[in-house]
Amino acid sequence: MTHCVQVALEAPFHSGIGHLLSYTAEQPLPPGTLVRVPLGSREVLGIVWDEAAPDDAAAAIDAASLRPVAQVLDGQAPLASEWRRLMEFAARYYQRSLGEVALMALPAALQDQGLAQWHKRLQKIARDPAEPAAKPKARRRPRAVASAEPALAQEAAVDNAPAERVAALQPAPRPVLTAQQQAVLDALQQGGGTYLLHGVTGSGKSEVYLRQAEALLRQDPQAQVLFMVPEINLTPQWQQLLQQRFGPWLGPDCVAVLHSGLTPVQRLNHWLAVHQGRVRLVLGTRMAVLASFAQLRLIVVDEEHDASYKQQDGARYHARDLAVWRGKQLGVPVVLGSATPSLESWWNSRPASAEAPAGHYRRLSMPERVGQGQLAALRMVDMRQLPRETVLAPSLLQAMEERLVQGEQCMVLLNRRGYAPVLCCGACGWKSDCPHCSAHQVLHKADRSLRCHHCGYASRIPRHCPQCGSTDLAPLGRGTEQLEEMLQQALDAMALPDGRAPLVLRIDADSTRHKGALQQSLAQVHSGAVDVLVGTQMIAKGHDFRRIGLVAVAQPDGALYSSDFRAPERLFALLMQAAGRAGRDAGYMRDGASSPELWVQTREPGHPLFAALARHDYEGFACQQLHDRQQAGMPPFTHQALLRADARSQETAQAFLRMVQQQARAQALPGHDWVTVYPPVPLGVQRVANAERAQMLLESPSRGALQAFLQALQPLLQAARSEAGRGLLRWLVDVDPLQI
Ligand SMILES: Nc1ncnc2c1ncn2[C@@H]1O[C@H](COP(=O)(O)OP(=O)(O)OP(=O)(O)O)[C@@H](O)[C@H]1O
Ligand SMILES: [Zn+2]
Repeated sequence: MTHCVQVALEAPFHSGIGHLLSYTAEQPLPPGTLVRVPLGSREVLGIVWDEAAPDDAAAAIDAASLRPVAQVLDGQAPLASEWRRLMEFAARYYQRSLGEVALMALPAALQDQGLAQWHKRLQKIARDPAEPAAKPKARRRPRAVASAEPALAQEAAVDNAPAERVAALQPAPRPVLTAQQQAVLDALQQGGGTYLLHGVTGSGKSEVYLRQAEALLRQDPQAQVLFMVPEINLTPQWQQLLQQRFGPWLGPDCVAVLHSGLTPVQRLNHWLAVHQGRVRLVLGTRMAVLASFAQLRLIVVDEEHDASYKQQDGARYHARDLAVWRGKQLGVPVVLGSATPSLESWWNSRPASAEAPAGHYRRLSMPERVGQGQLAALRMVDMRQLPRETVLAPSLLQAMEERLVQGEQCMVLLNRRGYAPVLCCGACGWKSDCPHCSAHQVLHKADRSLRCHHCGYASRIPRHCPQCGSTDLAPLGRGTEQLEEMLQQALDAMALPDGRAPLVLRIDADSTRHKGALQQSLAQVHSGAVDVLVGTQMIAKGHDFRRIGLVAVAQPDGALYSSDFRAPERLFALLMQAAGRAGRDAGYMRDGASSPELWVQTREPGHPLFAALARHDYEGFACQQLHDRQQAGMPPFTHQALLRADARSQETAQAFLRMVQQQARAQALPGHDWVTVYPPVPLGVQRVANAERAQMLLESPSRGALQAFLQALQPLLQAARSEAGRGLLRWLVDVDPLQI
C-alpha cells in the first residue's frame, strides 16, 4: 500500500516552496524520520513531518501525481516531537520557512549522506558505543575505506588533545561551596522554570552550573545537560572544566561539542551522539540550542546577555530565547547566568512591585566574589587633559609597569582590529575607501593588506597614493595591531624581576584565525609567559585569567555617542566584564599586596555610566536604563522587528519598503492597529558589497499583535517583490533585532 507523507525540505520563503511537500512511501514513516527525496532534478535531505490537518490543501493532492521518497535513513530514532515543535516555533516566530529552519538545525554533512554511507556510520557507532563521539579510530582507517568516504579522513581531528584526555581522568578536587553558591543551588531545587543567576564576575557561577548538572545527571541515568557559551573561544576552557569534573565518572569523552569550528564530519558525529543520548554533557555555541536531544534535563546559558547568541543572517534566531522556550516546553530548568544580565532578562526576573507583577523568571543573586576577592577599582583618565594623539596615558603606562614588576599581568582592550582604521594621503586627502562599501578599508600591517571588514575585499598596501601619486601615505587612528607594537616598544626598555623584558601578546580575530592559535595564545596567558595581553572584546568576557591585576580600556567613547539605544547597555556590560578579568585570584593579589584596577581613558569622565561603573552598580544602572526605556517606549516595554531591503540603489530599496508599508495600511493587516511602522531609512553602513541597504522599524506594545502582523505581511512581501523588479536584491525580517 502506498502512503502519503509530508516532508520538510530546505527552502526559504522567498523561493516559494515555504511549506511541506508531499511524497509517497512504501511503508508508513513516523514523523521525524530522515529521508532523501527528489526535488526537481536533485535529490535532497528531508524530514518527514506530522500529518497536515485534514482541511489542509496538501491533503487533497492526488497521490498518483506524487513522487516517491527515494531513501529512508533508518536505523535510529526519528527526531522527536519536542524537537519538531521547537522548529515550528522558531520558524513561525522568526518568520522563516519550516524547512529552512529544520534543515539548518541539522549538521550539514547529513545533506550528502547516502543510505550506504549512513548505515556504515551507524554500524561503526554500534560497534564502538563506548566512544561517544565516535572518534579516534579513523586515524588507522584502511586506505580503501578512506578513499570511499573522503570526508572521513578529517575525522581524526575530532579527537581531544592527548594531554587533555589524560587530564580528564585525574579527578579534580571539588571546592567547598560558598554560602551564596549553596543558597543558589538550594533555590534551583525547585525544579523547572527559568532562573536568572545574577552573579558578579568571579562569584563562582560555573561551579553552580556544574553542581546543578551533576545532581541532575545522578538523579536520572539518561539525563543530558546543555551548556551554552556565546563564543567559540570560550569552549576550550569549558570543555576542560567539564572533562575534569565528569571525566572520572563518565569517561574521557563525556562531552559533545557543537559549534562552527568543527569539521562537517565531527559535527555530524557529535550531533548523532547527542541525538542518540550516548553523550550526556553537551557544550556549544548558539547553534547547540537547535540540536536534537534524547533526554534534555537542564539548559545553562552562560553570559546570557551576550549579543553573539543572536544569529545575524538567515533565520535570525536568538539562542537564549529559544533555550527559554525549549526549557518551558520540556518542563526543565533553564539557568541564565551573567554578571551583567540583558535588560530583557533583568526585567523578566523583576520582583512584584506596586507598578508591575513579578516577572516570569526567578532571580538569584551572588553579589560576592569567591574568597573575599575584590572587584576592580575604577581609575579614569581624562583624555581632554592630554595631547590629542595620546594612545595610552603616561600614568597608565607607569601603573602597568608597576604591576609587571610585581609579577602581575595586564590587559589592554581596544575594540578595533587591524593596524589603523584607514590609510590617508597627506598630499591630496585620498582615503582607503572600499570600492564596494560605504566604509574604509582597514590597514593590516601583519600581512601588508588593506581589508574591508564588511565585504572582505582586500588589496595590497599601495606605495603611492592611487589618486595623486604622492608617497606621503600615513595611517590614521589605531587598531589592536598598532597598540601591540606601541606597547612592546614602550615596555622593551623595562626589565622584569627575572631580567627579561615584558612580553606583549595580541588576541583578536586576526591573530586567532588559524586552527589552534587561540588555544595556544590562551595557554600562554594562563602559564604566565605573557605579561601584557592586548585584544578586542573577544578576551573581555568569561575567561578565568588568574594573574591579571590591571585591565585598561583604551577608547570606549564611541559607544557613548552611538544612536543605538542599546549602546550604553553594551558598553556597561563590556566594561564590567573587562573589569571582571582583573583580580580573580584573591590569593595571588594578596601576595602582590595590591588590589585590582580597571583603567578607562575617556573624554567624558562625568558620564553617569562611569559613575555606576565605579560603584559596581549593575542594579542601579539597569534601573536607570529601564526607566529611560519605559519613558521612551522601547524594549523590553515594546517589541520590535526590522524589515530590511537590499537593492542596487538606495531609492529602490526604500521604494520597496514604502510600497509594503502602504499596502499593509491599505489592507488593514491583522494587528495593524497595534503596530507602528516607521518610515524607511538607510542603514548606518549604507552600502555593503555593492548592495544599498535600507530598513524599516516595526514596533508594538503587544508581541502577539506584532507576530500576527508579520505573518500577514509575508504574502504581501512576496507580491511586492515581483513588482519591485530587478533592482531589488533581497529582503529580510529581523524579529527582536539587537542592532538598530
Ligand atoms: N566554592 C569555591 N571555592 C573556591 N574557589 C571557587 C569556588 N567556586 C568557584 N571557585 C573558583 O573561582 C573562580 C571564579 O569562578 P567562575 O569562573 O565560575 O566565576 P564566574 O562567576 O563565572 O565569573 P565570570 O562572570 O567572570 O565568568 C574560578 O577559578 C573557580 O574555580
Ligand atoms: Zn567592502
